[in-house]
Amino acid sequence: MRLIIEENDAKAGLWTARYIVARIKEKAARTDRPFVLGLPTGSTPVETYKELVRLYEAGEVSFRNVVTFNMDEYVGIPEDHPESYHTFMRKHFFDHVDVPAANIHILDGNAPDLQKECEEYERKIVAAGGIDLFLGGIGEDGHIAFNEPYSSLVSRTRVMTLTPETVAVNSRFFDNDVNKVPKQAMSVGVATIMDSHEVIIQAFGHKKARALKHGVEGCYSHEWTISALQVHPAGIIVADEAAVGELKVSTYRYFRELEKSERL
Ligand SMILES: N[C@@H]1[C@@H](O)[C@H](O)[C@@H](COP(=O)(O)O)O[C@@H]1O
Repeated sequence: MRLIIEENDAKAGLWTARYIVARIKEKAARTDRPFVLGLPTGSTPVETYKELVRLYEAGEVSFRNVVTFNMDEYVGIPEDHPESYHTFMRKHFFDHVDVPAANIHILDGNAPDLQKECEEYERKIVAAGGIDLFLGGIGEDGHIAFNEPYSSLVSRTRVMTLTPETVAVNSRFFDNDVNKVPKQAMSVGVATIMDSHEVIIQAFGHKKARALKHGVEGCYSHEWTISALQVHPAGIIVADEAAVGELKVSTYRYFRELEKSERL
């Protein structure tokens, strides 16, 4: 695992966007096959999307040959609801870049058969050749996508019941009213994310520090689903200084030194 520590979320967003662009270009240089990108929502990736849009507008990258799969979506709210993940993605990314509509995949939280929708999603990922790079964030309880604590670490795309903690945290997007927050979501599984060739998880702010500590220093455990990254061959955590605030000094120094030597 690599742990990239940047001064703040804006710099971490730049690092991540540039890494993604480099990967897209690298694949384009060796094959015509599309780059398959897994994408998150939330406040965490906003800076990364901003930089990806900026790099696109500057002519540094095209998303024409990029296929995307979003991690999750709420169940039962209209697709055009201001807080749906469909709306989020249009607003922050898809409306501003050249990714073809046919290449975009987001789970349908209103599908007549949710289970079938989940199974088809997994099939579509396989048909696309698997995910090259999955970008994600973490919840304060260490969840990745909507894989709440005690989710199976070999889980696949499915319907999840959100914990009261996640409902409370996400109520900030629903007029601070927990009753307005959907209680279920569809989410790629931990194994769906871990099957990707590369995984980048971003964590910003002190509210993520406990989750990050468990993810980096804790045991591989379904209690903190972020810990699954420990067994991924190419996992990267991109954090700001606040999010690494609970790590041991020795852990912090080790990862810092490691990055210095990687750059040599
Ligand atoms: N399902 C999403 C996660 O994918 C996201 O990582 C998390 C953190 O959100 P934020 O980035 O706003 O802190 O929120 C939700 O629960």
